[in-house]
Amino acid sequence: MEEYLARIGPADEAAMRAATERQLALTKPAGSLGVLEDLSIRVAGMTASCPPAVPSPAAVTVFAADHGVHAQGVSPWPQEVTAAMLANFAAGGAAVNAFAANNRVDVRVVDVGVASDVAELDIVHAKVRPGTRDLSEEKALSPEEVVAAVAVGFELAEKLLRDGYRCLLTGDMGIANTTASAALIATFTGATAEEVTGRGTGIDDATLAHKTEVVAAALRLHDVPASDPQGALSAYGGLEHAALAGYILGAAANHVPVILDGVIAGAAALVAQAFHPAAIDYCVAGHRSAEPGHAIALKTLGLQPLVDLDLRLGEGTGAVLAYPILTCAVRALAEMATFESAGIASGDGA
Ligand SMILES: O=C(O)c1ccc[n+]([C@@H]2O[C@H](COP(=O)([O-])O)[C@@H](O)[C@H]2O)c1
Ligand SMILES: Cc1cc2nc[nH]c2cc1C
Repeated sequence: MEEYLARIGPADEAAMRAATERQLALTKPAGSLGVLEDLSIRVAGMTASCPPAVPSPAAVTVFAADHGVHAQGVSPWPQEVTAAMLANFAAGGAAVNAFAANNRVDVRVVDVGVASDVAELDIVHAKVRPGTRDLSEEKALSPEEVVAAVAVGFELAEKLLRDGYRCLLTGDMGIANTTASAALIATFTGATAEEVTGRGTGIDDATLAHKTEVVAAALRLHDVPASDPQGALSAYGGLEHAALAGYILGAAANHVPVILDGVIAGAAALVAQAFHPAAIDYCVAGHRSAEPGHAIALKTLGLQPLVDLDLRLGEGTGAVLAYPILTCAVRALAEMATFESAGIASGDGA
């Protein structure tokens, strides 16, 4: 862990200053590209270059794992759906595959802890253990399992960057993982179980009340302080959250943007932030999920979501949807004419 964290530093101030100045020189009224201007300035800072190269090609990595807390009846779906969806991703039949094809994003699928045997699938096999232990009864993961799962994400980010990818997107698949996400978000934001627990894949009022009590009891049982990311991953899991935190740290260590998907990514980003606050300099919030804990997580992360369309699917769909917004923002900064180069009077509005 120390080795990973030592490689992370804040975004480059000089590149951000140069990008801020360049935005003012481009052929448009100052500020007229709104949030896209800030986004392009942030990418200049991440990549320490102005103008930055368009962050392409991009890969979305779907980290998949199962959760022992599923036994408490917190999700309407059987655990086997995690493995079944892995086969669907591998066959190209999931929503993330359709979005990724549309937006020219490559899909990678990683088994970091699926309960059943998926050895026959053409995916990345990095199973740390077959699902977590039940977080409502004991620690979900041992300290060694946490480090192993974080390493899966960090090493995979590095491999993708060696392969030439210049933008990483997060994805996840794991029945019951909104329960672990709620516990992590409560830990790092100080919000209550009631505030962060949601309907996940779609539970009724009675199940929501039960799920909220499971999260509240787990928070009382483990009582992890916000300063202890490793302890929080050990208490609550999941293996995909740990791998996603490592993936985010890997993007940050290599100065490339990472687009976050929904509530699971938000929880993992809070873990990454607790490991190293500067990791968030490299994060872009792709969208805001309908799951209530996500908005709370984004507030603590200080990130503004690019898209807000009531998505609550996961898989990386919200991140892939936001990817062209990021490339447009960078393309505008890099490719637009300046008032000077176009011979246009800049006027008082520039
Ligand atoms: O990305 C989100 O914000 C999101 C919100 C609700 C559900 N999900 C997905 O649904 C699964 C977890 O839901 P649940 O109800 O089983 O905890 C998991 O596979 C997630 O990818 C994802
Ligand atoms: C069908 C299905 C697809 C998913 N994709 C991400 N999480 C999911 C959960 C379910 C249940």
